[in-house]
Amino acid sequence: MEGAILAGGSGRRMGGLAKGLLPFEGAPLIRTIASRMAARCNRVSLIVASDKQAEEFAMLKLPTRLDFLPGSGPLSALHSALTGAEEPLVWVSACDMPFVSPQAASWMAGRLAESGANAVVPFVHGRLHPLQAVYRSDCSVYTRECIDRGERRMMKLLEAIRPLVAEESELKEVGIDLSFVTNINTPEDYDRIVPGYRMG
Ligand SMILES: Nc1nc2c(ncn2[C@@H]2O[C@H](COP(=O)(O)OP(=O)(O)OP(=O)(O)O)[C@@H](O)[C@H]2O)c(=O)[nH]1
Repeated sequence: MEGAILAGGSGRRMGGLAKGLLPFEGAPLIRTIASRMAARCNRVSLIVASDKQAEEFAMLKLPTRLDFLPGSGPLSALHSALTGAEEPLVWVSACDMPFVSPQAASWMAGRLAESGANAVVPFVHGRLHPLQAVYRSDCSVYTRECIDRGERRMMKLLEAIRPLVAEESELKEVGIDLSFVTNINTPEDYDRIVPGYRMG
């Protein structure tokens, strides 16, 4: 399995800050996420929306690729992650999820292998989390189809992929901490996760 971190968002709700560079456990958040992913992945890449972002993240020294259609949202970033993959399975994560879990990813990859599904997407706290999920790299057929139709919505992509859904109860049963889908969107979210770190 390989890892892909989508890091090309604009972070508007965070005041335009690059969320992936927020300090977390003594390192930029993306570094913490990448080292956790490296526990299960032979390679972890970053997918960004512009050369400027690629430069901004260059000090992380991760293989970096551009979106298929730069800046047109996570679906085109996911397409780039899948087409650039060297392995049949891709663990995808947003860059703002501090508690990514190798245990959860392994479990999802195992379910994928057993079931023959195209992808495994967790359904936690009442919603699907397609940016913390495991996909077969050949799901690029579906991402491309959506892009060609001008479709940008991840939920429309999921309708086409028909992933196996990892239910909250199943995840809990195998002892997976549901915080692996927690993400940081606002200064308040960050402050909750890194107490005492007051944003401007
Ligand atoms: N490569 C790439 N990643 C993206 C793009 N849009 C969003 N992402 C990533 O997808 C994840 C979820 O993004 P959101 O939090 O919904 O959007 P955001 O742009 O980061 O933040 P807001 O502007 O506050 O909505 C984050 O890891 C983003 O960096 C894009 O166009 N390209």
